[in-house]
Amino acid sequence: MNTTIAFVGGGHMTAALVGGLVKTHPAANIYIADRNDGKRTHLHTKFGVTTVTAQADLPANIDLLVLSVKPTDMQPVCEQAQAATIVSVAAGLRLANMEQWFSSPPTMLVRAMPNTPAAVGYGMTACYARPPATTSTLVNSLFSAVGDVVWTENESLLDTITAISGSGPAYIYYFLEALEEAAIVMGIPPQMARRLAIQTLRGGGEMARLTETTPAELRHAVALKGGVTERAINVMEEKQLKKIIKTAIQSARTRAQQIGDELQSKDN
Ligand SMILES: NC(=O)C1=CN([C@@H]2O[C@H](COP(=O)(O)OP(=O)(O)OC[C@H]3O[C@@H](n4cnc5c(N)ncnc54)[C@H](OP(=O)(O)O)[C@@H]3O)[C@@H](O)[C@H]2O)C=CC1
Ligand SMILES: O=C(O)[C@@H]1CCC=N1
Repeated sequence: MNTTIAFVGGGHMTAALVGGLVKTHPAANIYIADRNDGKRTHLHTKFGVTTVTAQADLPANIDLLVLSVKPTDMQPVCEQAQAATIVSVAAGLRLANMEQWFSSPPTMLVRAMPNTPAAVGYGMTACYARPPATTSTLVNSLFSAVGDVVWTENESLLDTITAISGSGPAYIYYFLEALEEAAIVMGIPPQMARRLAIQTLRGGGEMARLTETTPAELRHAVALKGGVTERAINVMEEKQLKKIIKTAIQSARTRAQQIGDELQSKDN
């Protein structure tokens, strides 16, 4: 991509996107506005991108503006935003809401839900565009440079997707913590415990991706009847771990919807 991209907000999500992006995109064409000195210094030192304190200091001729501040910080950012193509990565915030805040409305407005593994090129991003049912090649190339991209014509699905793949890395890390802690408690040295846990998760994910076999079939191929793994799965089933995970994800989805409702009611 030889386009000029600017980010407002230089936090976790921007750092992840930029970290993935600089592998293929010239750092000289990436600008980040963040109000924290420490974050600006970190981003500039680590990735070689240009950082500025205020949104108003971003160059005027950017091709793509990514708004990456907390949903509750979005209104003043939208009021100042100026670019033909604007992407919001804010959880819950609906485009109809944002549209009321622009003093200079973009030609193409996209709501995206990326995730932090974008930092290592394994991101997953879902996008919804206004006007509805359109897609943006520019936005698609941004997110496909850092992983996989899907487009939906149904904005409300983005709240569910937020709870699945937006939040999903945190669930994976939580499981990783549990695997590692179990190993350590049972006497495995910490460094080895981490290595066993990470490579197992990586291998399981990669195998699920590369084969036509369903996750349930892959599980049955490991959990042999009367064997070792079956004991662990039985405990998980007894404790209804799947149900707990589904309830947790529904609760995350509800929070995304609530954020959207709260920002909408503030506007009416
Ligand atoms: N973290 C994640 O895994 C994901 C996050 N998202 C979304 O991405 C967005 C950003 O999240 P994340 O990066 O985690 O949040 P962070 O809080 O880490 O980063 C936001 C940054 O923007 C700064 N900021 C806010 N307003 C302005 C402004 N007007 N001008 C300059 N800087 C500003 C904040 O400063 P200060 O700290 O002083 O407020 C902060 O440094 C959120 O809307 C979130 O919903 C989406 C997918 C995944
Ligand atoms: O937890 C959050 O609000 C953000 C959105 C998805 C992942 N992190």
